[in-house]
Amino acid sequence: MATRVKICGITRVEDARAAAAAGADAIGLVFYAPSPRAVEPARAAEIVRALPPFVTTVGLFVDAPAEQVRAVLEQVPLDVLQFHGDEPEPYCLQFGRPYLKAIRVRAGDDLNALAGQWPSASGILLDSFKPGVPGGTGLTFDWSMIPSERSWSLVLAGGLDASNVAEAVSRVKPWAVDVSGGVEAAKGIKDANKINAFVHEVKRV
Ligand SMILES: O=C(O)c1ccccc1NCC(=O)[C@H](O)[C@H](O)COP(=O)(O)O
Repeated sequence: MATRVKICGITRVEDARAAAAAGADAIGLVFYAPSPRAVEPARAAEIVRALPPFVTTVGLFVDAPAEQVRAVLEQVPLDVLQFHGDEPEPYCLQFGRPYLKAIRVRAGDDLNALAGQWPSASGILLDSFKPGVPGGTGLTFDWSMIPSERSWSLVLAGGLDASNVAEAVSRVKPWAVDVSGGVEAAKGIKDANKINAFVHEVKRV
């Protein structure tokens, strides 16, 4: 089964096009103002319009007021929402869109039990826990904590890059992998060569 690839934290049209050209399946747009990868809705709409067909667009929010999510959805044609904070299932469901729920993994977590709190999610994104940092940490976590028997679709994130993603895919067998810092030249600025290398490593496993 081919592992899907999401390139997260896109802030520029050229980076979105580079991700699509490399064979990425999805791009992520961060609607969380404190992030160095945050984009304004108008810019996000421009990025989405510049994409070729069949690339999924994912909008990322962190404990945003529901009105803010709705306002973004009115301006930006997003396919999927990604909730990276403490959003409970009823909050995630209210927008009528497929969604990913991010869980930041801590030592001792029972990941099947945690994932079970969002049975309506299209996928569960597992990311590294760093106090005070909701995402984009650039840190890996202990992949041995991930159960091999899962009833949910796993999106693996956290500190992935071209040097470790093949090992991650063969060990964990996620539905998809998600990367941000590992394909950047600087925060929010992607490097097309790193994107190409990352996608190549995923697809060769
Ligand atoms: O990228 C951010 O700045 C960010 C801020 C707040 C919540 C989530 C954020 N990013 C999410 C992602 O880019 C990825 O889903 C994931 O965290 C992987 O990031 P990285 O470890 O840099 O590959």
